[in-house]
Amino acid sequence: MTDSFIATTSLATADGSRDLPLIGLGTYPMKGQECADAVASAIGVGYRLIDTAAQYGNEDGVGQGIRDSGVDRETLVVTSKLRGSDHGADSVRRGLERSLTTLGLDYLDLYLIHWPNPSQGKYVESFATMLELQSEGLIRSVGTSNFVQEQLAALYDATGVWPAINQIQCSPMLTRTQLRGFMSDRGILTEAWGPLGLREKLPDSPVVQKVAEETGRSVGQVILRWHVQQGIIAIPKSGNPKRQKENADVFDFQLSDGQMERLSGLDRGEDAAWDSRTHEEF
Ligand SMILES: NC(=O)C1=CN([C@@H]2O[C@H](COP(=O)(O)OP(=O)(O)OC[C@H]3O[C@@H](n4cnc5c(N)ncnc54)[C@H](OP(=O)(O)O)[C@@H]3O)[C@@H](O)[C@H]2O)C=CC1
Ligand SMILES: O=C1CO[C@H](CO)[C@@H](O)[C@@H]1O
Repeated sequence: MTDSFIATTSLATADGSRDLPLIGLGTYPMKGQECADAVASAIGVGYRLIDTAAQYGNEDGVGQGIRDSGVDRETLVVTSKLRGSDHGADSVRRGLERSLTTLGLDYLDLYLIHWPNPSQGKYVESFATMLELQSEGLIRSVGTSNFVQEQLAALYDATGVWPAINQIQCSPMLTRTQLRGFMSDRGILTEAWGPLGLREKLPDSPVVQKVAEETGRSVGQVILRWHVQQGIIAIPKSGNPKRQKENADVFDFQLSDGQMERLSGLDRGEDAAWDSRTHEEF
């Protein structure tokens, strides 16, 4: 991944580690040609990390965009996610094979359990099966999404393995400080969904707007810089090539400690985030 200007961190794989870009492309809710065009354009700008999910119904568009981009597939980190309806030892393999076929790929770089769905009681066996699929070479790194402390610990207790990464709702208004601390102590990377905080109207915050004015950068760039400066991987979605470029262009400036603190001071607390002990998706 030397042909992109996007800085990287280190992601655990079955046989060691590899570079993982700190900015990737989110693809929900784009579909079909719109999604293919967005993926091809993002790769053209320099993105090498692409986030999709079986649940999004856009893995065909993502695969098309990858082929249209003309880059070597080996240089990409393609992420997909196991949907709730595919939890369970028998279903995980089928779910992965369906995703690979739809994407037109023969392996996934990163496969996440999309939501733990505790009422199904199958996320531990799903994780164990994903580790088997990793040893077969069908997945390079295994991770989770929306898991909280006790759910992560249940995976480790059963398998002796922590997920390489946990994709969670995170932004200056949802800092997830305790969960991130737990993860970082165990070598689990944080990846942020909803990184721009639009649901929380973060871009309207006077604090964010003031920091944008102070740095001469856009509100989006300030928010994304808050993520990457702490080693959080962010996957902003944009179908617009200009905003895709803007969102990736956050590696040539720094926020001061004071600016970082003012942004983190916007946190609304853990209760404001979607709670995977009660929220389930299929
Ligand atoms: N694991 C999970 O449970 C979840 C995962 N995700 C993943 O995370 C990705 C990102 O999360 P998402 O919820 O989409 O939130 P984002 O924070 O990425 O916000 C996306 C929205 O912001 C707009 N936007 C993008 N860049 C800018 C900019 N620079 N300035 C102003 N507006 C901008 C986009 O519009 P436009 O396209 O017009 O630029 C779009 O409407 C998803 O696409 C998906 O891949 C999301 C939710 C849950
Ligand atoms: O991954 C996802 C994309 O965003 C949706 C909400 O907007 C989520 O429900 C879903 O889990």
